[in-house]
Amino acid sequence: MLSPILYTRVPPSLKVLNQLLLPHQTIYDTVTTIQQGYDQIKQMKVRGAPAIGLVASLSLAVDLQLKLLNSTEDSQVTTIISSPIELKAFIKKSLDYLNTSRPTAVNLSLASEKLWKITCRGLEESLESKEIIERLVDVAVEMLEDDLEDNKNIGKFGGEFILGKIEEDKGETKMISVLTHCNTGSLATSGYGTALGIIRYLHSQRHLSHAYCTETRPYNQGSRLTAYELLHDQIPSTLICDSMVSSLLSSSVLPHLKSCQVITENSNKITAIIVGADRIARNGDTANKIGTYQLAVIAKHHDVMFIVAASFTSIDLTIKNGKDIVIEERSEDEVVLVSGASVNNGGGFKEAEYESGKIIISKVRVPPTGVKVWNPSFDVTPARLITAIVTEKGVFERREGMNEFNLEEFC
Ligand SMILES: CSC[C@@H](O)[C@@H](O)C(=O)COP(=O)(O)O
Repeated sequence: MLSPILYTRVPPSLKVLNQLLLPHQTIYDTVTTIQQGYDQIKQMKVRGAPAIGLVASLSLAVDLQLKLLNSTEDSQVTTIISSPIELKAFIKKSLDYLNTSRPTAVNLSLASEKLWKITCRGLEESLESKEIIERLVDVAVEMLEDDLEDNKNIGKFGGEFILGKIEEDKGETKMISVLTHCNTGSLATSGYGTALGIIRYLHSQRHLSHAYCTETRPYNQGSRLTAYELLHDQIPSTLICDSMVSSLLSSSVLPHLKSCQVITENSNKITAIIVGADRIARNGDTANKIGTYQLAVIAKHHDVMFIVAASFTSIDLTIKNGKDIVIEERSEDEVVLVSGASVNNGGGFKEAEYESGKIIISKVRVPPTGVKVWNPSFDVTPARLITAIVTEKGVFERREGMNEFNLEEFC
């Protein structure tokens, strides 16, 4: 499994996989300050709702740990470290700043709320700065470890739920095909993944015939990251463009089965579309990567299950419905420029050069300059199009005939 975040407590060290270079280069950036943590998130070197919350927390942790170690060398740092009041003010400023890096995912604000509460409690208990920092580090590390555990549970609950909904294949093992969008795998989390965690589980239990992933324009998290993760982990998969989903769902023979002699009924249809979530409102409306909503509409038309997989904390009970979710709009560059790798030989792509790392990652412009562009990074899928929301606490299935979930009753 790929690891997007490498953290060690002693000596304090945080390394973040630069996802902008994937799948062509595997380079970890060292993060020692809050500013660097912010930049990693803002520039989408790390992305995915859980991963950005974790990098924000760990960048604060490592920044404070290093301040503690170097407190005698810099007078400003000495002030922060020697006075818990100054430390509190510094943490407040840092968390507010980190929070502005990406607004839609709830994970970031939740993580910072948690760290803020620990800080305030530390002051109430008259702890020294060193002790407050130790507690913050404990919490940041705990979040990293819990996320992995939660993802494994999401994978199991979601996988079993889907399998439980389908008929036996005349005594054969159930083999199913699914489709996913964006990247919700190890790269978007501390490891394993949410929606991709379900796919991983199905594969590990030998119930996965095939996983299809969409390119996920404009930023291609599907073709750059999910396709790479699935290949890396040897999960049978095929990449399609976002515009091919309806054709896939109405195919008489799914592409991966075209040369097969024996085709079972379950493997030859898309049983479920499985996606992640950045924020889920109280009624189940779900903000996720742009394009998710249209997949849900297509799923409904084809009578395919539409599953949302996310950690329980992605449910934001303070938000009544999707209308209140702030949707991040990003630079038009993400739409007009396409990023990819080439080799500097003026000709084709030579595998040897590629493998030796002699590649250039560059961007090319597709549409004419001057064209108007709109780039919302997320959309909101109405609850009525969602079959079930899977979290580490279990599966919330939308009741027959109901247009909404009442997620409050599970909390
Ligand atoms: C497990 S991650 C769920 C979502 O965060 C994911 O599907 C997604 O939308 C990621 O978006 P990104 O803009 O790449 O951060």
